[in-house]
Amino acid sequence: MAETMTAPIPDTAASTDHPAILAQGLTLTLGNTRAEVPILKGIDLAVPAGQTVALLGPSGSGKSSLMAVLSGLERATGGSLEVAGAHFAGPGAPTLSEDQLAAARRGRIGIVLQAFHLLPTMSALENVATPLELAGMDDAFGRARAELEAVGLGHRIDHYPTQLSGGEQQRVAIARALAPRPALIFADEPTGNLDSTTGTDIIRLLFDRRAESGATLFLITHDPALAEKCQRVLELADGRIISDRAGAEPA
Ligand SMILES: Nc1ncnc2c1ncn2[C@@H]1O[C@H](COP(=O)(O)OP(=O)(O)OP(=O)(O)O)[C@@H](O)[C@H]1O
Repeated sequence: MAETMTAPIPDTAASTDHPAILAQGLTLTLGNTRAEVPILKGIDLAVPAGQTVALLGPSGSGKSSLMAVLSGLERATGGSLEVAGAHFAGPGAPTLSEDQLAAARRGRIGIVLQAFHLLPTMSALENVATPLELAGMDDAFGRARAELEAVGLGHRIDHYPTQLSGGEQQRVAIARALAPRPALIFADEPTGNLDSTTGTDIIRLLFDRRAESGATLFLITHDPALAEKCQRVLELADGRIISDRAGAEPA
C-alpha cells in the first residue's frame, strides 16, 4: 500500500531527552453540534522516553479515549500533542489524513488491545510481517519470524488466528506491535480477554519485551496490582487526570 506524506512530521524521536508524550490542554469532544459530549477535558501530561505508565480509572472515565488520542487513532479536538516526535495536534501541527496518521504511527507506536485484532485470513507470520513490509523494513518475514520466536511461538508461525488460543493470539499481537521497534507501546487491557494464569504470562512477556527494547509503555488497566508494576500511575476520572504518582516499580 503506497502512502505519500505531503505534510511534514517533525521527527524528534531519536532524541532521548525529548518526552515520549507531551500533551497540553488536550480535549476530545464527540457528537454533533446538537449533542456534544466532552470526553477528555484538558489533559496535561509529559511522559519521559522509556517510562512505564499505568492508567487507572473507572469505566467510562475516558481511558480508551485518551489512549486513542495519544496513539493517533483519534484526533484531539483541542490542545496540543506530540508523541514520539510526531506533532499530532496544536498550533503548527499539520492536518493529517487517515493515511498520514497511520504512517505517523507506523514504526513509532505499537498498540496492543484487549481484542487481539489479528487479521483472520493471515497466518501468525503474515500478521507480524505485514506491518513491517508496510513500514518498508528489510527482511520483514525474517524479522517477524524472530519476533514470534521471542514470544515463544516459533512453532506456530503458519497457524491462523482461529487455530490459536487467546493467549497465543495475544502473543502474536504483542509480536506484531513490537516488531517494528516502536519508541512507544500502548496496551489497553491486554489481559482482559484471558484467564488469570494466561494473563500473568502475557504481562510478564509484555514487560520483558518492553524492557529489552527500552520503549515507553502506556498501559491501561483496571487492576491496581498490575498498575504498581509501572514506574508511574495515573488515575483518570470524568475525562481529567486526578492523580499522578510513582508506582512501586523503581524508575
Ligand atoms: N463515539 C462516541 N460518542 C459519544 N460518546 C462516546 C463515544 N465513545 C465513547 N464515548 C463515551 O466516552 C466516555 C469514555 O469512554 P472510554 O471508552 O474512553 O472510557 P474507559 O475509561 O476506557 O471505559 P472502560 O474502562 O469501560 O473501557 C464514555 O462515557 C463513553 O460512553
